[in-house]
Amino acid sequence: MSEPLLEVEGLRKHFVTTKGLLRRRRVTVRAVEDVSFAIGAGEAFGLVGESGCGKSTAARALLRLIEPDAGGVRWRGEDVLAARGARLKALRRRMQIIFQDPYSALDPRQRIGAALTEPMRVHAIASGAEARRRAAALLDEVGLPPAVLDRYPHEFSGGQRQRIGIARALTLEPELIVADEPVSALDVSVQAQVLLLLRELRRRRGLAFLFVSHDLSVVRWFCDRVAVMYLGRIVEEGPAARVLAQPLHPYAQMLRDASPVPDPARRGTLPRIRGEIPSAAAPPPGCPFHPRCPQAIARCTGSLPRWTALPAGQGGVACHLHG
Ligand SMILES: Nc1ncnc2c1ncn2[C@@H]1O[C@H](COP(=O)(O)OP(=O)(O)OP(=O)(O)O)[C@@H](O)[C@H]1O
Repeated sequence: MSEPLLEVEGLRKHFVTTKGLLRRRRVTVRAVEDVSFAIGAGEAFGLVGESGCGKSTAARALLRLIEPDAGGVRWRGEDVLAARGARLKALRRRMQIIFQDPYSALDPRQRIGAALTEPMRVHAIASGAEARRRAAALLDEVGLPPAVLDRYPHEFSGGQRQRIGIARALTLEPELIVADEPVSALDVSVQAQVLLLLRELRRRRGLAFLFVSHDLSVVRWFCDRVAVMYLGRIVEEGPAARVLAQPLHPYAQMLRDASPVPDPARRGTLPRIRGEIPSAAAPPPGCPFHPRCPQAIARCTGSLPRWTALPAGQGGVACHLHG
């Protein structure tokens, strides 16, 4: 990789919640424990794992939509977590997010035109007729007509709303898009269209992506590199082709085996995902995956596996079997 666009080092985010009848018992949810990765300019990097493993929290913390507890985030070498005021505003422009549910990201009382031109005005990129002209051009880029500008979010289908969400993310001409499960709320027939649009935008604009998904087959199709996350930690990382073809971590193997395959002969014979992800409020000791791991050995219960780099740009893995 050339100089990385985004570097994340040892990111951590815990939530303190209360439990019990009287809500007196304090519980710490270790949503993101220790996450590190880097994304190069124009690169698509996938973050995969089951629901609850901390993907969204990691994505939001690095964008500072929520403040991380520890770790470092650098944008072209600049410290994102230390940025304040105008610097933070400028950095935010470079990184934009697309949400799973675009409806929640759009104000129901605001016309699409206002939703698209407001960020341009706030960031002093364009206003008035020029901002509206740019908004119409963005809609065209995502396959929607200019008449959309005068309508409200509820008038659109899920797929159309996601296209509007994508247009909105592009208003500030970012270099990196954080796509948090961008198609999982959509009908299967619409998912492919939105994925194709994202891939086309990536090609045309040279965009980098952090693509967050529980679906390994989507990530394989979209991403150059992928990191597999389990209970707040990355357990394996590497080129998408390698991780998908030869996953080393037993959890990555399990996700791969459970992901849909185009080969009809293998359909229906897939082993189901074994067990459930434990609560992030009480992660198991040692390797957090050991209670579900079919290959666990004695060491796995006692100590957290160290990160082991693989040769020749093949990524790395945190597993006692490969230490
Ligand atoms: N605001 C919050 N307060 C308390 N706990 C939270 C909060 N946000 C997330 N969590 C918890 O943190 C853990 C990680 O959640 P997160 O949403 O990041 O996972 P995820 O892998 O993105 O899953 P999903 O795809 O279901 O969103 C979960 O146990 C979740 O319940």
